[in-house]
Amino acid sequence: MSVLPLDAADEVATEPVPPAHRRGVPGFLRRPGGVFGAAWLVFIVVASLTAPLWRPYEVTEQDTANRLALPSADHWFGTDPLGRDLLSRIFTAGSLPLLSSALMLLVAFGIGLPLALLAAERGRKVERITSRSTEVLMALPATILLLAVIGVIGNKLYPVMAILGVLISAAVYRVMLGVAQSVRQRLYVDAARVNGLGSLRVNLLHVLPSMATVVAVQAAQLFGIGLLIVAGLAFLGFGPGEPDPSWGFMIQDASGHLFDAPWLLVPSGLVLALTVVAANELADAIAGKAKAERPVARRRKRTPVAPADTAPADPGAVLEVRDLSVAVDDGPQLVTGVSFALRRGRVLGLVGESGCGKTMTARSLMGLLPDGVSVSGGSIRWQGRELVGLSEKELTAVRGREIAMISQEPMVALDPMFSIAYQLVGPIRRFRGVGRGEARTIAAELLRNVGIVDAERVLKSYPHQLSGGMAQRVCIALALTGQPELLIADEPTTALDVTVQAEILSLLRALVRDTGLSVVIVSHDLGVVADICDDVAVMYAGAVVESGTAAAVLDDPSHPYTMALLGANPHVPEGEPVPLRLASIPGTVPPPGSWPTGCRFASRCQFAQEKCTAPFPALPAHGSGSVLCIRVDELASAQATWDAEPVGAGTPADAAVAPAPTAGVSR
Ligand SMILES: Nc1ncnc2c1ncn2[C@@H]1O[C@H](COP(=O)(O)OP(=O)(O)OP(=O)(O)O)[C@@H](O)[C@H]1O
Repeated sequence: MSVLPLDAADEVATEPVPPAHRRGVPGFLRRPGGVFGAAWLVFIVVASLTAPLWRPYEVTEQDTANRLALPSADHWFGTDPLGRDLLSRIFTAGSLPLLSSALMLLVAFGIGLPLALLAAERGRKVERITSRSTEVLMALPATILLLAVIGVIGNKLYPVMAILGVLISAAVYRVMLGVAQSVRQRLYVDAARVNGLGSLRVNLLHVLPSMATVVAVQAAQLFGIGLLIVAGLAFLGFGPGEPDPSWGFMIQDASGHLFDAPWLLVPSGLVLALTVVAANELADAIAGKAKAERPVARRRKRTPVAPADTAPADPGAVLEVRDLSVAVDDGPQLVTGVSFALRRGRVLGLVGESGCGKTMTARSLMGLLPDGVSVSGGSIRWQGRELVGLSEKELTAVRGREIAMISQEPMVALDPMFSIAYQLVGPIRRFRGVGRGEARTIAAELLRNVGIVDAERVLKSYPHQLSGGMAQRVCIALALTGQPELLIADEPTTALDVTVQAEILSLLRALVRDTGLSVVIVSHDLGVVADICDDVAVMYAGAVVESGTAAAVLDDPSHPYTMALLGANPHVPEGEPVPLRLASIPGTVPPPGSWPTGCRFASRCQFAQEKCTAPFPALPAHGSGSVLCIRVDELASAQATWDAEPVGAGTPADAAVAPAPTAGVSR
């Protein structure tokens, strides 16, 4: 395979700031609040758990000569009304609120988090069930329930806090569900699924790490709340009984001496307050360091439909799509009657204006449609096998190994949490069954194959350290890890600058030439299509209006929409005169659900007649391809061309530059 030289613009960015987790210091520790919160919590936990080893006095030991004493060398925090050492009692008492709050968190997240992940993954049906169940939990009066439990089991704070954890899990679930749903819509989660990862591993490796910040913030806040609840229960007399120490009871004891010994309230109150504030400061610091949310792409899911009964029309085709329809569940059709075929080693371009259904068509090939959108009819035959109706598990076996995908936003398609090596080695090991060392060698080779000269350095890089072009090369390498035979490229060059675009296109061409890969490329750019495609399917308002070889469609367009698109294309072939004015297409693409009867392009078409708005008859094939226009033969015989719309019609300047009238067909 040829190695393409890198443009300077495509080099690894020179001034990357490695993410905090790489430098060994978590980002929240760069904030004073984070440092204080973490330091105090570590201190209080360690000091409380080890108190029996270092405390100067036993918790019941009384210094009767020194009751209600102020701090001194003997008693650093002073003494209580019975002359007991406050320092020893406060730190000994710490383990109960700290551990029972931790238990509450464990239970709350242990239930809420997996439920949220499950609901986010399984879609609306499961989500409805889990959400309704958690709503029941949320409706229970927590305080009354806790007091009732204490009435039954006594002042046992560990089980009480565990039950509180169950109640709080409903709130945890609700927060985590929103986050999990949003994370699952990110392109790198799709990329992981495309790379054949099962749902458990997608959750563990990609969804959970991206939720870590929110989990940490929530946990820190709930921990502080848990401490206050334990202290409050002990204050009310539902904690450990005398002589065992507890923060809540010590505060209650001190409140009886507010006037004769006000100091008594300070040590226990301060330690409790500092611990709660530390938990909240830590939460704020973690939340503050969280990066701005990345753009959200759409989630994909397929509702199985019965596959159409089809026999291959083109025996040489590796991919044959026939009469494909995609629709919003209980909503409008987004794509209807789409048919095309693709042979091995050829590139098919899906082209059209924004909103014509190109992406929906391409994504349906991999079963990666957005949530709530599904294939509603037709057939997708891949190497003779029907893909429509396959289960998620069966599709997982196809994705990555047979059909892979690259998207238009390479930066979003790579997981920012992991190095390039990590992101390549995992799929390589899974797809090719090799060890870590060999997988790394293959990863470097793949990077070199996609034109990355300095593969070792890129392997060690993180996505934010790569330029857009470099990231797209990595995405292409990632797509090749499973040695697929079909690559779906959704606007692969849209996010790149022109020079890098050309490099990525020539890379794709080289891959097709050298490996026999077939490619479906989605683009609104006719220049890209002309550059790389062998075959073209022009889409308008959810339907293919013209298809055929790129040469036939682009050099001699038959459908008025194709003519209009070409007339509006700013690319001018070499040697041809630059037109005085680009043709424009009046109006906009009608949205799904508002498609007119008959020809969907009629209202914008220069050649439309009344008959164009009548329901379509079945149209015969036109040459080697197809044209969805009932006037196609008339237009061809009249050698019709799409006229440029006069700009500011009627002005002298326009009149001066107006092109000579072109041959047209009377309306
Ligand atoms: N999740 C969704 N739910 C409902 N409708 C959707 C959804 N996603 C896209 N659509 C609609 O489906 C139609 C086709 O969208 P699609 O993304 O396939 O168009 P496209 O031709 O690829 O355009 P673009 O280049 O802008 O992505 C559009 O009208 C769009 O608004």
